Amino acid sequence: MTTETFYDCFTPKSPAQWGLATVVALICYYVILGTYRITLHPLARAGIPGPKLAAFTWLWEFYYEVINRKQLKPVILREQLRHTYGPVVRINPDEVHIHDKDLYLEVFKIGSKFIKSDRFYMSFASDYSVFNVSDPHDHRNKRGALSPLFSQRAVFELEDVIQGKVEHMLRKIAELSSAGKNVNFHFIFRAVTIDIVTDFCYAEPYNQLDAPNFMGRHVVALETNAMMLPLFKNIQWLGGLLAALPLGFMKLIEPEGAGNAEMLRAARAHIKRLVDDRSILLSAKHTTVFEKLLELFPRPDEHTLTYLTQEANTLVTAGSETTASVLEVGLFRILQNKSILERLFGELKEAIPDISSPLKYATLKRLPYLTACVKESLRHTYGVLGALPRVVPEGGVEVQGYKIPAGTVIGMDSYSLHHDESIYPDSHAFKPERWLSATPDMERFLASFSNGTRQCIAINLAYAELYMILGNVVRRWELKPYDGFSEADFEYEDVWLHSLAKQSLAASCKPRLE
Ligand code: HEM
Repeated sequence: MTTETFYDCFTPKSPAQWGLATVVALICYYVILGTYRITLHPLARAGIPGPKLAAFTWLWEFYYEVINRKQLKPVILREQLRHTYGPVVRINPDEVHIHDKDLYLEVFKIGSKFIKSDRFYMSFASDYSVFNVSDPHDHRNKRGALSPLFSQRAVFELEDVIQGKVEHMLRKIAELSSAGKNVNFHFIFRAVTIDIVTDFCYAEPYNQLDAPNFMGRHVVALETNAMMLPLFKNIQWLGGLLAALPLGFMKLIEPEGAGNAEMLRAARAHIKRLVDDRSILLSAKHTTVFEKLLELFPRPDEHTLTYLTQEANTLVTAGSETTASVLEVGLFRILQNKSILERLFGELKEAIPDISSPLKYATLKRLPYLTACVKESLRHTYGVLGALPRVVPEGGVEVQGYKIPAGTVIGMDSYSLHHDESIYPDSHAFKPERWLSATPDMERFLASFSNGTRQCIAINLAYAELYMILGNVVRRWELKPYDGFSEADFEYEDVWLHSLAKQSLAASCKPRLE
């Protein structure tokens, strides 16, 4: 056989043969790549244990996080892997999941060198926002500009805004109560938290409390977006692509609402209007985020407008679903246990004997049992369920006898800390009492807001909302969960965020007379 005829045999001659050749070449490529990952990859050489298939291909994680997550929650899967392989587990070709309290304190400290992983954070399609940027210098500048707005003092000055929205919510509850209808707390808590944060951002709330059944388009978009997070996390460019597509097309794919794309569009339109007409911001009785940001960027160019849009969207999404989840889970855990409810109501009544007087944040903040209920609710909702991925800095890190090389992504989650029985005994039980004699470790490892340089910027605002909303609802209303309320109502979905599966937590509300 001549050389020419030899090559001839291997040259595809028709489109079908070209197709087959491409498939074979791709399979060979992935087999070679996978073999490298489980043999010569730095994590293989470091001897990090874990399922071989997880190290071989990203599809393993995709399967568990996107396809199978309802059957086995990713957070529970990680617990199972920990029991099988130990506290350091390779969960995909490039990432190691770790449960180690000392390392947690190192990674999530002020000035930590472990920066956010771009690969993961780009999935939110808001690369420039303070939440998503990884570069420490960029982050410092952006956070520095926003931080004064979220200080303890600033939040006290914002109390009237929160109080106004809480009263709006109470009026809505009263309307439903006098019509003999139950109140769906899943949606009303989302509506009130969105209204607070949008009033704070733009001086113009989205008024989701006035929407039918509290399911305005922003509430729905927020929920849709939450459900899409596992897909976006695994196909990181998808969120950005969908956000760029025409909204009408998006709605064909997702009729309920276009999630993040819709929220980004709304934020952009809002900011453009504020750029053209500052009078709304200037006439507000309270400080707003955009009054400050537009002082820094009075005539934003296209790029700055994109940054501002992403910042607004991040504040609205990060600031509503999280707070609402804590309130929802907390309130119904309290209602589930009569003695907790009576003790909390008793404390509130003693502190605010006149039911018609407003519940001041400064008063509520000092109440030990309400504080205990808020902290236990935070512990039970975890902040976010998913791991917070960080990149190992130069020099690598040693943990539990393994040397993890620089550049590796490591993830740690609050779930494993919040259910560490040596810190929180009987950890699955809702026991506010445990916080009345809290140990230093209980405070240190309550990780719902994360810790260190990338801790939640709005921790003061979030606490104010939690105290004021929970305090007002329990002080003013006698609540009875809907018929059929059971433990099954607390079944949640792990979509990186903690999201209750049923969205049906409703209660009848009777006004308290004293
Ligand atoms: C109970 C309510 C809240 C919880 C549990 C919570 C939880 C968290 C967590 C765990 C992080 C770190 C995320 C990560 O590292 O990837 C975070 C960051 C952040 N949160 Fe919150 N959050 C809450 C309320 C809010 C509110 C009300 C806002 C805004 C109005 C907000 C805005 C942000 C921002 C901007 C960041 C990024 C901070 C940075 O990287 O410097 N959060 N939050």
